[in-house]
Amino acid sequence: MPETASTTRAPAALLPSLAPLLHEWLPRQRWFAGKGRRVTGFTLDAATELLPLDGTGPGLLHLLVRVEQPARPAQTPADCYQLLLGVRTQLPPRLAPALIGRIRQGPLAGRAVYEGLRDPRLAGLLYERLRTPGRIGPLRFHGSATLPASLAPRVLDAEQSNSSLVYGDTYILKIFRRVSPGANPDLELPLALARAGCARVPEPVAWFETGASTLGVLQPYLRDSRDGWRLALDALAQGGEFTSEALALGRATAEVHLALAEALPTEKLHRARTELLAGEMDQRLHAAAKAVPSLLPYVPGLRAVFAAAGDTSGTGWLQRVHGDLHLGQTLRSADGGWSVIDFEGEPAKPLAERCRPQPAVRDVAGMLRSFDYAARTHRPWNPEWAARCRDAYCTGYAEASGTDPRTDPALLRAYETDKAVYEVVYEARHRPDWLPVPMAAIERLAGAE
Ligand SMILES: Nc1ncnc2c1ncn2[C@@H]1O[C@H](COP(=O)(O)OP(=O)(O)O)[C@@H](O)[C@H]1O
Ligand SMILES: O=P(O)(O)O[C@H]1O[C@H](CO)[C@@H](O[C@H]2O[C@H](CO)[C@@H](O)[C@H](O)[C@H]2O)[C@H](O)[C@H]1O
Repeated sequence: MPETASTTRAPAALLPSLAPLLHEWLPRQRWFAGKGRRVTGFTLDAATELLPLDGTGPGLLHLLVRVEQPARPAQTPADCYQLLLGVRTQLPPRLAPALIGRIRQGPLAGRAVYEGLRDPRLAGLLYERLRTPGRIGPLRFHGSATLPASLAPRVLDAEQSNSSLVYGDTYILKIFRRVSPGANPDLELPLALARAGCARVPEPVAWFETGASTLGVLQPYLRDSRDGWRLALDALAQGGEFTSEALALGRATAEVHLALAEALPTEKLHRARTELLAGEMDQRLHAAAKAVPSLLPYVPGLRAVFAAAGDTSGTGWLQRVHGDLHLGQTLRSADGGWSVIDFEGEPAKPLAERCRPQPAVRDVAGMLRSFDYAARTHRPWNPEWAARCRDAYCTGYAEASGTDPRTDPALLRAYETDKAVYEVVYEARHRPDWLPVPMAAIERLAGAE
C-alpha cells in the first residue's frame, strides 16, 4: 500500500491545548459511552493531521483519544474515542453550530476547533482518502478509485451510537466513535455476508483502520428506504396491522442467520453451554441491578427465568449473530424488500464478547422486544398488536430457516429477559424517560404481572 506524506505530529504536543475543550464537549456527545462518570484526563493513542494545521486553510486532525474516568473495572483500559477535529483561524458563520471551542494556549492559541464532520470540505476529504487507498501515518484507507468522485457530503442527524455521513445519497460512511482493538463486526459480518451471496445487507465498498482497529465503513446508502421502527409506529398510529411486515422481517432475519452460519464458524450447543450462557445472563443481571436499583425487586423472578434456560438440554448451534437486532436496524426499500444494518452488536459490550458465536435466538428475542417497545410507546397501549407481530415474525423465521424459535421457549424467554435487562441499563443511561418501557417487560418476565 503506498504511503502518502504523513504529517503526524508528536501527539503529546497537541493534547494540553485540546484537553480543556474536550473536557466540556466530549461528555455531552450522544455517542459518549462513559456518561455519568467524571472525566479525569486524556491520553492520545494517535494524532494524525489529515490536512495540515499550518493556518493556510482548514486543518483536519484525526485523534484516537483515551478518556480517563474513575470507577473503571480493574484491568480494563480507558475507553478510546475517534475524533475528527476541524481547526480554523476564522470559523465561517455556517459552521458556528459545530464549534467545540477556541484553543487558549500553545502555538495554536486563538484557533477554532470544531466538529470536522460538519464541514463539507473536510468530510469530502475523508471520502477522497477512501477513493485513493493508502496510508497516512497510522491510518490505512481501503477503497477504490472506481468510487464516484465529488459526492456532496451531509451528516446524518440520527440518534446514533456512532456518527454517519451520507455522500450524494449514494454511500453512507459510519465513523466508529468508541474504538476497540480488533476487527469491528460491523465490517467483518457484512463482508462475510456479501461473500456468502446474502443481499440482505449493504456490502462494504471501502473502509479505514489502524491495523489494530476498524475506524469507518462505507456502504451503499439505501436512499428510498424507511426503517422498521418508523414503519411500525406509523402502522400503530393509523390503527393498522404490521403482521405481514413482521413475517417478512422474520424471513429476512432467518436468511441472514443462515448465511452467517454458512460463512463463519459454528459450534454445537449442548447442555453445559446453555448452563454457562444462563450463568452469564445472571451475572449481567447483577451488574445491571447495581447500576439501576429499581431492578432489585425483580431479581429473584428474573433469576428463575435464567435458571430454567440453564436447565434445558440445548439443541441447535452457536453462530455469529447480529447482536443488537431491533426494528431500527432494519430498512424497507421502496420495492418492499427488507435489509439489515448495524452489525456492531450492543455498543456497551466488550468487542470480544460481541464477536463470540451465540444462539441465533438471541437476535429473534431482540426483535420480539422491539415489537413490545413499539406497542408500549403508542397510546393507548396495544399489547395484542405486539403479540400478533411477534407471532408473525417467528412464523416467518421458521418458514425461511426450518427452525421455529418458539420450540425452545425457555431459551427464548431467557434471551428476551437478558435483552430487557440490557435495555433498562441503556435507557437509564441514555434516555431516562424511556425507562418505563423495558421496566414493564421486566415486570412481566419476572412473573410479577
Ligand atoms: N445503508 C444505509 N442506507 C440508508 N440508511 C442507513 C444505512 N445505514 C444506516 N442508515 C441510517 O443511519 C442510521 C444509523 O445507522 P446505524 O448503523 O444504526 O448507526 P449506529 O451504530 O451509530 O447506531 C440508521 O438508523 C439508518 O436510518
Ligand atoms: O441502534 P443502536 O445500535 O444505537 O442501539 C441502541 O439504541 C437503541 C435505541 O436507539 C436501543 O433500542 C431500544 O429502543 C428501540 C426504540 O428506539 C427499540 O426498537 C429496541 O427494541 C430497544 O432495544 C438499543 O437497545 C441500543 O443498543
